[in-house]
Amino acid sequence: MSNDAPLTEVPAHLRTAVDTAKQKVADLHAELPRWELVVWTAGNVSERVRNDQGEDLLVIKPSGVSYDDITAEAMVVCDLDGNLVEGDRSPSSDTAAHAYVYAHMPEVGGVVHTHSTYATAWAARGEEIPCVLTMMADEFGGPIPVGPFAIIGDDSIGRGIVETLRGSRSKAVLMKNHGPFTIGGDAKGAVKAAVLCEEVARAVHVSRQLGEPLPIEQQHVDSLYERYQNVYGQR
Ligand SMILES: O=C(CO)[C@@H](O)[C@H](O)COP(=O)(O)O
Repeated sequence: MSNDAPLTEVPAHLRTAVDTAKQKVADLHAELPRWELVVWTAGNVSERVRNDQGEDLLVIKPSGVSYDDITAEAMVVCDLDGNLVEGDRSPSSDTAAHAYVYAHMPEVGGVVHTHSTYATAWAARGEEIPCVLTMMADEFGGPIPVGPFAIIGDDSIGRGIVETLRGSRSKAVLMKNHGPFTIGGDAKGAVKAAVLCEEVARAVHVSRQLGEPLPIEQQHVDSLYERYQNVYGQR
């Protein structure tokens, strides 16, 4: 956390990067209803803007704004203490959580929070999603863990996300009685993790209606994860 006075405007050398992030994060919010991860306004996406001349910033949606009305111009910019730096609307009510993750996990470039149905159902039970699908090994490198119950309004949710994911390969955490938070190298990676988190939550739930899903041996989880993270797709 910075000891300097909070920024009151975006530094000139970050203007282009912030504007690019605003457009990207605005566009990515359309993915939340597209993949049926949200109802109403119950989800948010942010991206870190790295600053080699001081504290990083984050770009996030304004609180309670319909996804139909989310534009690059509507996005707000905050510092990693959650203070508003630019924007004429209140930032997401989860800004403190996003900011805490960025402040304590420097490798994270994007954060997403949703209340997607199946992942949230697992969160309501406080049970981790076991690694019984190759897609889980690919994207999460193991089970999707559960984070502690935490009330919105301070950094307790962010603290719970960090204490759960730090040292884990998982890009998703099911905050108990609340819902999933996901991380990524950028906002698109965090959105992808949110989409796949909901997919495996649903598939494993359906599997359990048929019987007990079969675990994957750790050696196979490790090899699947390494392949997917380092070989899969276009390089
Ligand atoms: O879980 C909550 C509220 O309890 C939030 O995640 C909202 O569902 C989304 O809030 P905004 O981003 O619109 O402020």
